Amino acid sequence: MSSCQASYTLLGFLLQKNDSLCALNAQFLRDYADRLVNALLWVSLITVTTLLLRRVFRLLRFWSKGRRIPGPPCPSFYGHSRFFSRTGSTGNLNEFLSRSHKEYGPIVRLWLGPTQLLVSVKDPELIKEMLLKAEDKLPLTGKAFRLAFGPSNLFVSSFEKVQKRRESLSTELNGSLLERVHDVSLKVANGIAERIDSAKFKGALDCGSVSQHMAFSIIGSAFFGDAFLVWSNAKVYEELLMMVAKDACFWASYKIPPLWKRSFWRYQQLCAQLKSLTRDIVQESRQHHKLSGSFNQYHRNETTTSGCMADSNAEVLFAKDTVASILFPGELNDCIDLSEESCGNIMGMMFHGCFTAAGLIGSILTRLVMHPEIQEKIYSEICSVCKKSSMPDVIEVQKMHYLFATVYESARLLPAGPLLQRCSLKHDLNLCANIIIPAGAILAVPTLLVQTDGSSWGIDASQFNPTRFLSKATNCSDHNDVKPNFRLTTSIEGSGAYGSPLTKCLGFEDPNANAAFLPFGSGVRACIGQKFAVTGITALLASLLQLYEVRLDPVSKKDPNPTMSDSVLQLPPSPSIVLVKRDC
Ligand code: HEM
Repeated sequence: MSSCQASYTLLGFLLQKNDSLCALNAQFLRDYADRLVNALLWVSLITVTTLLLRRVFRLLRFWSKGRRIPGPPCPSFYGHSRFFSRTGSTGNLNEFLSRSHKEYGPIVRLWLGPTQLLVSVKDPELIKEMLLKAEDKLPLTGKAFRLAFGPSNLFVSSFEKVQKRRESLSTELNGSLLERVHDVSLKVANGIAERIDSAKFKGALDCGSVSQHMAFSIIGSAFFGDAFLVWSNAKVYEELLMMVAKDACFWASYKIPPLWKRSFWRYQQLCAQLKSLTRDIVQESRQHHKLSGSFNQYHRNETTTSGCMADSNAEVLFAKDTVASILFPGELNDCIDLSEESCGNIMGMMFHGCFTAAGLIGSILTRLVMHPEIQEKIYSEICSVCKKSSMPDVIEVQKMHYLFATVYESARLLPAGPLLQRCSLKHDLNLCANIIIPAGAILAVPTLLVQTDGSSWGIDASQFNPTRFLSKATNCSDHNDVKPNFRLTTSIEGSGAYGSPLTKCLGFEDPNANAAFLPFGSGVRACIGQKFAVTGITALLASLLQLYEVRLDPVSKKDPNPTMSDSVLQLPPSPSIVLVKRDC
């Protein structure tokens, strides 16, 4: 190709051999490179400036909107966050919020740093409105779940992403899983009774560990069937799940994953082990159901301390498929494995369900040992409702209003966490009090404060008094006069038999009717496992308390005030309890 021919393209022009043109070419190249670099620099500068300006503009808007919300003045550049990090006990946190609410009203803002705003809402009606409008969870919560359990479409912050899965899961939790949970709880109670009688559980037991074991067994066997009860790795799974969940928030707090830290890689290994165990139990459960003989064998061998066997209907109920197949139909068969997302959902639910249910069972047992007179009333109720020789069936448990009231009262006095947290990621939130909460602010409800507030609960707000949930018609203050004044509307087959006694029965006050009752949250992201958890826990307690009296180990301290450890409210120290067999 001649130089003339080549020169009409840039490449051709640059390839020309002519000496005089060489200098020209070099000059041209330099100019070209200069202009290109300049153009790129300008574009980057404009982009960065625009982004910065947008960020500054958003921050200014955020600050100006935040400043309009009443609250204590900012003590330093870091806001109140230093105060919170020093606040080791719930007492201080609650006291601080309580004082702030008294001084500034039902909505109080606190700066946790220059870009983090926490808005605490205390008035029940405003809380109700806020929990309906603020649809998202904190991004850190979603990140922690993702880090620990992998991708999920249940435990993520954006409501858009969870809405569909929430609906389908809610149908299952309040349908087929709810039908299972009563029988599952009786089996768990049987297992515990057997262990006590075989001296495996002799002497004092740590209330926290026993409660965790009970919660784990109920939820594990409701999800995975009998395979879970005979699974050799159940204990390892329980420990690993709690270990992985405990550190999730810490690792999630890093903006970028700390790949340079060995401990992070060790944590990742634990997460991988947990995932592999989850897949194992799903497959085992599948196999177990296929070999129904093994189920029947286990079921038949199962004798109880009271000499009774669980209802034979249980076999039919248990023969249903595993939670994986129920929740993710078509996804699980012999060759197809669970998707990452389904696996994440199962682990997330196992963690959340076990953790919260364990807290509630622990709280109930602690209250019962501290209030033996209440335990006696519950026992009288069980005896009056249930035949002595058999374990309580679904309908009998539904009649135990005083026991249900005890479960709800324990939940009221010990919510799962000190703050119920939400946020609105995209839009500002307009509360009816003409207060605008900027998008991205952390919205918090101080649950313990709201649930023990005298204006909502009366002068005995901080006292343990289950009768507050009973109307006069069924108030069991006199345990000899337990007359379950109630109307059974449905048969055991229908889900109505499992419906909340609160709505189905006369004389029972529905705790959820009180906007200040928030152990299960409220609004668009409220807990969808409430009925399932309460039904399971009540059935478990009914069958255990029928056989045993729970006593406080004499060396344990009586301290009814909750403290906070790892952002969790606890009754400290977890008391030692003794299960003493009742005379039949
Ligand atoms: C005593 C037991 C339980 C307690 C105290 C409890 C409490 C809560 C609370 C406070 C929330 C957050 C609500 C909010 O932000 O408004 C929640 C959410 C949730 N709960 Fe529970 N829960 C319990 C048991 C369960 C169980 C057994 C399951 C399922 C097996 C379950 C499934 C869920 C799910 C899926 C969410 C997330 C909803 C969402 O993010 O949209 N819960 N629970």
